[in-house]
Amino acid sequence: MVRNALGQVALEIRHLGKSFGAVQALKDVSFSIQKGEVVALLGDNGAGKTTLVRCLAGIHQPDRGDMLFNGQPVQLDNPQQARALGIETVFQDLAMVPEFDIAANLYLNREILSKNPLLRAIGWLDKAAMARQARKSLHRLNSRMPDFSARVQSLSGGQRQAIAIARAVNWGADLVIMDEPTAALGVEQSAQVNELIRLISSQGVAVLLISHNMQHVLETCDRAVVLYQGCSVADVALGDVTKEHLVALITGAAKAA
Ligand SMILES: Nc1ncnc2c1ncn2[C@@H]1O[C@H](COP(=O)(O)OP(=O)(O)OP(=O)(O)O)[C@@H](O)[C@H]1O
Repeated sequence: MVRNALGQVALEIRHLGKSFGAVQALKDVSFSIQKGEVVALLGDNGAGKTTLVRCLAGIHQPDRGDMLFNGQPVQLDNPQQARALGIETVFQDLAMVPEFDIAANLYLNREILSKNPLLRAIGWLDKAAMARQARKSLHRLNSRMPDFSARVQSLSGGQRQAIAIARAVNWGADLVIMDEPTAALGVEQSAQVNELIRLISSQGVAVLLISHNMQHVLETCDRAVVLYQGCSVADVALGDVTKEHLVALITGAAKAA
């Protein structure tokens, strides 16, 4: 069910490794994601998922292996570099300021400054422009917000997740990484987030999704990469596997064919 099989690889990882002292969090991880593909990153506790995501987000630097993004070898020394390349990560805490409104959160750390040079010089924000753009971004993702001036703390978990996803794609991300995007959500809100994931993938964005929820993975993803003790041990099309087989791959009870 690849929705936008452009056949272009967005991300390729070859034999990635990362150690923390004597702990080899990642030993040998290789896989790739095409544009418009939704790939699940699965693994038991301690398998290395967070470490891998942090390497892709520019927070950790791998000690071994290669990362290619849009065909080019990349070295991500910090999160700003990852974002500048088009890799956005939506972490579980969503990195929002609850007291700020929707637009302020969408433009967090990327605020639009006033066009007036004097006001610009003192860091004056163009709040009207941010509000306008925020409406457009959320509209593009078919997300309805009850009140755009509402503080984020008054929104539902699903609405906050939608803002975090809109923020990620707003900056022209080619790859969006999501850490358990529906873990804290109810059934209806999870369905809305799944819709959003489908929508951005249909627009050519590659999505890497970390989830412990097999049902969610089977419903949302095209493929799954399984990490086991720091190694990528399986890369399976989800049309070809059962939930039980996935669980067996995660726990090491089954080996990939
Ligand atoms: N900063 C660190 N210092 C030392 N060891 C670490 C560090 N970060 C991760 N590890 C170790 O690396 C291994 C992989 O951890 P990681 O958090 O990447 O796994 P995970 O798959 O995300 O697990 P979980 O699902 O429990 O979050 C674990 O053994 C962990 O203890």
